[in-house]
Amino acid sequence: MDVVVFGAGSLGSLVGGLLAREHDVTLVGRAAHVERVRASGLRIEGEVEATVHPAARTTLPARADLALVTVKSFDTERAARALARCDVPTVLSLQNGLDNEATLAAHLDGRTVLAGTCTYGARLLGPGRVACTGVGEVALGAREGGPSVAADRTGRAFERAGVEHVVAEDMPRRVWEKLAVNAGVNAATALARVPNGALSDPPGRDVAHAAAREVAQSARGEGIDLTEARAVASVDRVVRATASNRSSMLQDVERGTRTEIDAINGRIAGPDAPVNATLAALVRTWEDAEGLRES
Ligand SMILES: NC(=O)C1=CN([C@@H]2O[C@H](COP(=O)(O)OP(=O)(O)OC[C@H]3O[C@@H](n4cnc5c(N)ncnc54)[C@H](OP(=O)(O)O)[C@@H]3O)[C@@H](O)[C@H]2O)C=CC1
Ligand SMILES: CC(C)(CO)C(=O)C(=O)O
Repeated sequence: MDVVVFGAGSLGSLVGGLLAREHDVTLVGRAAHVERVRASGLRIEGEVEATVHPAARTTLPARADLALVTVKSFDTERAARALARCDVPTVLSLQNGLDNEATLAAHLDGRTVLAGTCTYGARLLGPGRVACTGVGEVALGAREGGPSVAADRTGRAFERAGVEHVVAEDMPRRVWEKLAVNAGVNAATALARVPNGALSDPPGRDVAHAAAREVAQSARGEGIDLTEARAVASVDRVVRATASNRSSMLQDVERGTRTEIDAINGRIAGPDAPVNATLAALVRTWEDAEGLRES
């Protein structure tokens, strides 16, 4: 299969690199990374060790069988516009946050846009080098739920490359459940400057639980079967499993780069979700002060 990865940063380089063990993969990323991958391949380190030789470019190729979207959520619209000019029948988002698939679908008439969630951990170490910080699983399927021929075909491609995955018929619920975890963990850890494990006990745990409960309430308002108990249990499970991790939002804040707050807490912030509204307002205040938000 010809696979193009749009946004070859941490996650795109890892998943693209794993797929390159079996498929013809093209990584689309920034110049320094692209040049190094072209010159000496992509080194995967950590929980998976491999050196692979995908193609690499700074712009999309003319065609592919499958596109993975792994830009940050604030770049999804730009990715969608670029993908509209690429002849690719199936597009799979592995991003966190809500609405990435809808944004892609709005620009990609006639293509199949699949929803995905990913619990692999990835960190770009430098040009040509990516760390697998945790072997997880990709869940993928129809963005509106139910069966999907394109999802089955994509699942078989992941299978052949040895990427842990599940083809799921309940992607809307899974995307919301992942949102509950990110809403509970990311902003709280970024604002308090603590690793995920600091949310195991009060008062951090209370904030994380309250944010996750609001996500579950909002999900049910949109017809998604996600209970508050399940959302809270997911937060606790991830906090335990990733206790020493610094969340992606904390890493963004420490690096001084824009966060995905709009697609996570910001997506449900409102009078019925005051905890998420507060978390979103504080992170946006920091982004404004740092001049990171577009006008
Ligand atoms: N990292 C992880 O372990 C996980 C990440 N995710 C999700 O996956 C998504 C990606 O995360 P992550 O990989 O960490 O983010 P990164 O910022 O590391 O990767 C995104 C990459 O895409 C690049 N990019 C953006 N626009 C373009 C463009 N037009 N052309 C070429 N390259 C472009 C960015 O470059 P630049 O920065 O210069 O704009 C960056 O290198 C997020 O939604 C995240 O929440 C989900 C699960 C795990
Ligand atoms: C699961 C979690 C919270 C792990 O840190 C994550 O997805 C993130 O940091 O963005």
